[in-house]
Amino acid sequence: MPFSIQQVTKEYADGDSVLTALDSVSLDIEDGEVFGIIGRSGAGKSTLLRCLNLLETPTSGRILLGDIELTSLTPAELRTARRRIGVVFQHFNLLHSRTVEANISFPLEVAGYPRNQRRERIDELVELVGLGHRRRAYPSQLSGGQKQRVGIARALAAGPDVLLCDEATSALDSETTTQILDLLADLNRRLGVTVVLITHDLGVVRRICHRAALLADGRVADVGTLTDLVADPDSPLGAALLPSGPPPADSRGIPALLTFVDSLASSPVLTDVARDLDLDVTIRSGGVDDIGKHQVGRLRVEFDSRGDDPESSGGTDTELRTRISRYLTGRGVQVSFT
Ligand SMILES: Nc1ncnc2c1ncn2[C@@H]1O[C@H](COP(=O)(O)OP(=O)(O)OP(=O)(O)O)[C@@H](O)[C@H]1O
Repeated sequence: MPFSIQQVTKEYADGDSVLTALDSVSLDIEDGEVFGIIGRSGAGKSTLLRCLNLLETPTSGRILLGDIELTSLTPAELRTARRRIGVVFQHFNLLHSRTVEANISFPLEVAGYPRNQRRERIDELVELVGLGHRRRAYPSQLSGGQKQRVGIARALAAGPDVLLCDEATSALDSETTTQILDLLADLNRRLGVTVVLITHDLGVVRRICHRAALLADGRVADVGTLTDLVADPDSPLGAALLPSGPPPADSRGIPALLTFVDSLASSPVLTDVARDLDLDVTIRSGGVDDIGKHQVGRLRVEFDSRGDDPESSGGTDTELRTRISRYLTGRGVQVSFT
């Protein structure tokens, strides 16, 4: 189910002044996608999460889950609508006196599931998160990763349309983080549930998100598919996802930032441009990585005319830049001269 955040502003009283935690945030999260919301501490992530499940009421703006405008519901309607949004917490928030299956049962009891249907649903959920063998264990007997699996099963219990994950892997080591992220990606594929991940960790976004937004000072500073972000030389989130390093201080030739999706995987573009335009190409920094099914890259390079005389080697710097730009753009590589 699509999740639409429309010009959401949240203000808090701060002594005599007003603190704007969210400033007209608009995001359209599509049905069935894994969407990451990333930002530094204080950017407004937790505030946005609390607004998304209406634990806090935005000062202004609308939040729609499919056709339902959450921001206009009565408290009773909201309680029902909230079942469509499962929340996975950083610190798991399990009931310590209950076993794994009793923890998963809890939201079903609250939602008024009949006892005989509950059993079947719990069986399904423990298998789904790979905890069939630990169903009678208590939280204190589980590892962090297992606790989070319970948290995920509990969030999924009532069959939500959206799974909101609040720093869901921040308390886990890197190997367990990978396993939990892979589980979330798998659940997204198998159940079609829309996943929204709130995180400060770029690794989380790189591993499973289809699209992501950068939140900075309560505003959306950048948003897009991961491949579009990385291929955009002006994207701050793209630069953070795949750092290219600063421009070199000691550049001899024409420095440029190349960004691309798949273009270098299918053909030797850099060799071709060097040969066809009679240039030396030096890679100074940057990287190539796999994001989703794509090979994406950001490289800082220098182009040098092979001839000493610019006129004999194909014209002035400006003309050469134009030729390089035309050549590479035609091969699907974005070029910006820095
Ligand atoms: N209940 C509140 N009352 C007053 N100010 C608040 C409240 N909640 C958040 N803020 C302020 O709103 C801004 C955004 O905070 P928020 O907790 O949403 O950021 P965050 O990105 O989640 O940070 P972190 O990653 O550290 O949790 C901060 O300046 C914070 O001090």
